[in-house]
Amino acid sequence: MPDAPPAPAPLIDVRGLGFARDDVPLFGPLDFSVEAGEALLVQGGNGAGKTTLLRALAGLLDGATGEVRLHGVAAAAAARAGQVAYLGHLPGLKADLGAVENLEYLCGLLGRRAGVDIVQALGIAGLAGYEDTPARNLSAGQRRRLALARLWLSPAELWLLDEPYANLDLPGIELVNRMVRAHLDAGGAALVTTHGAYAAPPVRTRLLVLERREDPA
Ligand SMILES: Nc1ncnc2c1ncn2[C@@H]1O[C@H](COP(=O)(O)OP(=O)(O)OP(=O)(O)O)[C@@H](O)[C@H]1O
Repeated sequence: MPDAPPAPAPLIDVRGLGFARDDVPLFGPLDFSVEAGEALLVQGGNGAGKTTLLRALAGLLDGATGEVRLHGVAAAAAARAGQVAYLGHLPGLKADLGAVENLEYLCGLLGRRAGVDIVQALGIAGLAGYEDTPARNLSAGQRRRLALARLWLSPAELWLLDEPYANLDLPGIELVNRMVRAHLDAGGAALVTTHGAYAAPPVRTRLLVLERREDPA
């Protein structure tokens, strides 16, 4: 009988990832992997390093040590920046541009998933009727929803979501969970940071706990 085909490489595989600021280790070395169809919940208190970890994975931070592989292929920080979708604390919007204009700008910069339309993505994010509203006139939750519309338009398989529920009402929280579930069902993967496990999306989830290293004297 022929051998069974080898298992596919994880979508992301991280070995020995560490980060230090002024020679003080913030986290790591960390080893973990996330498969297609899976979420990794990154849990930790304020200052534990969750944002820093996601920014390092997104290729937005210099100085991280260790190795990151995407689909089994070593991916340096610069290469990762174009292969992941990062949803951070700051939505990265241009205040004077309307919602559609912001999405057009970001899709031009970061690419766009085939078959998804900008107006449709705005509707999914609950922003129908706000197409021409400048980002500066959106509420914090509406700006987060606009960033979620951008996430939905992203072609990236790996989502890095930093506190995605911040500023969202209950329907917004459910929207995030529906989006994560659909993304994983389509073969994607996600890292989701949280202070607690209270709003974990109902998907196949593993847990990575970051402990705060030290408190200032
Ligand atoms: N730009 C920076 N320069 C210097 N130190 C920083 C910078 N950004 C973060 N830090 C420090 O790094 C540590 C980790 O911060 P990080 O934002 O990664 O934590 P976090 O787990 O995401 O916290 P929170 O839950 O409060 O958002 C904190 O002690 C913070 O003060």
